[in-house]
Amino acid sequence: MVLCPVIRKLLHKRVVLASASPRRQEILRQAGLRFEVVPSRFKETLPKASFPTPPAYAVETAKQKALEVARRMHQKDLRAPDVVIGADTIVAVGGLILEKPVDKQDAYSMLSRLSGKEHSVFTGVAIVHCCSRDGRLDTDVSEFYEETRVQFSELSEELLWEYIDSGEPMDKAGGYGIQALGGMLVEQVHGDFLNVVGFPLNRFCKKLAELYYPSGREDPRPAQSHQGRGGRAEDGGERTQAAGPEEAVSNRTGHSPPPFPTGLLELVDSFKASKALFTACKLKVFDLLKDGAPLKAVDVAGKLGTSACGTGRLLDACVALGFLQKTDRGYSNTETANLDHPWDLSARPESAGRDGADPPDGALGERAGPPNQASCAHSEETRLGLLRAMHSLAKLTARHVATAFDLSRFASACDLGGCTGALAHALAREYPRLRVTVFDLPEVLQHVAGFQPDGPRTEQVSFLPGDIFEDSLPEADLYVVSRILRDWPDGKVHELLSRVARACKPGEATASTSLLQNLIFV
Ligand SMILES: Cc1cn([C@@H]2O[C@H](COP(=O)(O)OP(=O)(O)OP(=O)(O)O)[C@@H](O)[C@H]2O)c(=O)[nH]c1=O
Repeated sequence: MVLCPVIRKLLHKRVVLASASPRRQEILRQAGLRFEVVPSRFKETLPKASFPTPPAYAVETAKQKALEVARRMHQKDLRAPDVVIGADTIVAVGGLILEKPVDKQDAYSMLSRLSGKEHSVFTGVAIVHCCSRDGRLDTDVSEFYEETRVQFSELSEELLWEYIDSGEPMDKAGGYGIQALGGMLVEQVHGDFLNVVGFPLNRFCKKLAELYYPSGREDPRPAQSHQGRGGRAEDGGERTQAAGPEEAVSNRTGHSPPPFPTGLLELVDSFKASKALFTACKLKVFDLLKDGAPLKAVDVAGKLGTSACGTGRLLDACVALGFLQKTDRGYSNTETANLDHPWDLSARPESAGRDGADPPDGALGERAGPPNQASCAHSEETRLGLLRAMHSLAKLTARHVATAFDLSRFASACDLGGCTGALAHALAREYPRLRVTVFDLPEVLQHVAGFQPDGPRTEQVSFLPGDIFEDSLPEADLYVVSRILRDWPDGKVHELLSRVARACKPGEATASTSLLQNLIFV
C-alpha cells in the first residue's frame, strides 16, 4: 500500500468528517485528506447489551453518526457529499464499555477501573459513499474497527484527582487522553497509537486501498463508483468488485484506456484551491473570523456584503482546505488561518514580484522608468505589500532554513537581498556567535523598522543598504542567497553568483535557499 495515492483517491471527492473530535480532524488533515467537518447529531445511546461485542457497538455507532450526517446534508441541499466518514472510540475493560465521562466522579470511577490493568481501545469507523439520485439518497457503507491494548500503571488517589482536575478526561473515551497528560498513566501500548487517540489511520488507508484498488494493484485509473450499490463490507471482509465500465470495454477491444491524468487534475484542483484562498483573503474572511465568536455563513455574507449562497460555498471550500472549521455555531479560523500569513502576496498574485511572477516595475526597488507621483505612491504601496508578504513567508520558514545547515563554523554572514531581516534574525538566534549583515536596496531597508522578527531584535544583525549588482558586497564568511535567484534570468543569476564567488575567500560558502531547494555552494 502506498499511502499517498490512496488518500489522493479522495481528493476529487467531497468528503465530510462526521465528527467533532479535534483529534480525528488533526489526524486526517495531517494525512493530507481534504474534508469538511460536519459533527454528527446522532445520540450515542444504542443499547450496549444488544451487541455481541464492544467493537460491534463502536462500529454501529460510527455508522449511525455518518449516516445521520449524510441524511441531514441530503435533506438540506438535496445534495449529499460523496463520502462521509464516521468514527467512534470506546474503551473496553472487563466486559464494560466506557465512553466519555459525564462528570468528574464518572471520570474517577473509569480511571480507577483502568488503574494497574490492561484494557482495549476500539475505534469503529464507517466510510459511507453517498449518491443523491432523483431526490433519493443511496448509501454504501464500509466499516471496520481497530483494537489497541493499553496497559495502565497503578494510579494513586492523588494522581487520579490531579489528572481529573486538569480537565483533560472530560471529552475523551475512558476518561484519558494518551496523546497528552494521560500518556503519563500508560505503561505499554500494543497496537496502533492513533487508534487510541481517535482514528486508526493505518487501517483506514488499507480499507481505502481495498475499496479503490480492489484487485490489489494500485491502478492509476479512477476507481469505479461505489455509490448506490447498497453493498456492505463487514470487518475484515474482502470487498470483491466486478470490473468497472472502463475495464469491461478495454477487455472487449483489447485497447487500454488512456492513462488517468492525475497530475493534470491535481493541477486543476490546486488552482481551484488557490482561487478559494485568494478570494477569502481578498474579502478578508480570516480577518473577520480572527479571535471572534464563530459566525454563520449568512452573517459573514452580511458583514462582507456578499451573497449568502456564494459565501457559504467559499467558507465550505476553506473548511475543506483546512483554513476554517465549521461547527453548529458557525465558521471559525483554524490555527493555520490565524498564523501570520503571506496573505498579501497570495491575495495579489498578479503583483507577486520577487516571489514568482515578474516583478512590477520598481516593486521592491528594482530600477524602473522615470516615476511620476501617482506611480510612486502606487509602487510604494505595492512595495510595502510585497515586503509584508515576504516577511510573513520568511518568518514561516526562517527557522527551518537556518537549521537546515550546520553553519556553526561561520563567524559572519551576509544575507543578500535579505529584505526585512526575518531570516537573518533566525540565523542569529540559531548561531549566537554569528554576525549577520542584511544587504538590500535602500528603498527596501527604509521600511525595516516596521517589521518585527520572531523574537527580539539582536545586535548580531545589521542592515546595509546597497545594490547586489552594482555595489561591492560586504565582507563575510558566508553569503546567503535566499529566494532571490529565481527572480532573475540566467544571465543575471550567473552575474550575481560570479560576484559572490569573487567576494568569497577560500573556505567560504554561499547558502542558496528557496522553498524547494536548499543548496550550499562552497
Ligand atoms: C482513549 C482516548 C480517546 N480520545 C478521544 O475520545 C473521544 C471519543 O469519543 P467519540 O464519541 O468517539 O468522539 P467525539 O469526541 O464525541 O466526537 P464525535 O465523532 O463527534 O462523536 C474522541 O474525541 C477521541 O479523540 C482521545 O483524545 N485520547 C485518548 O487516549
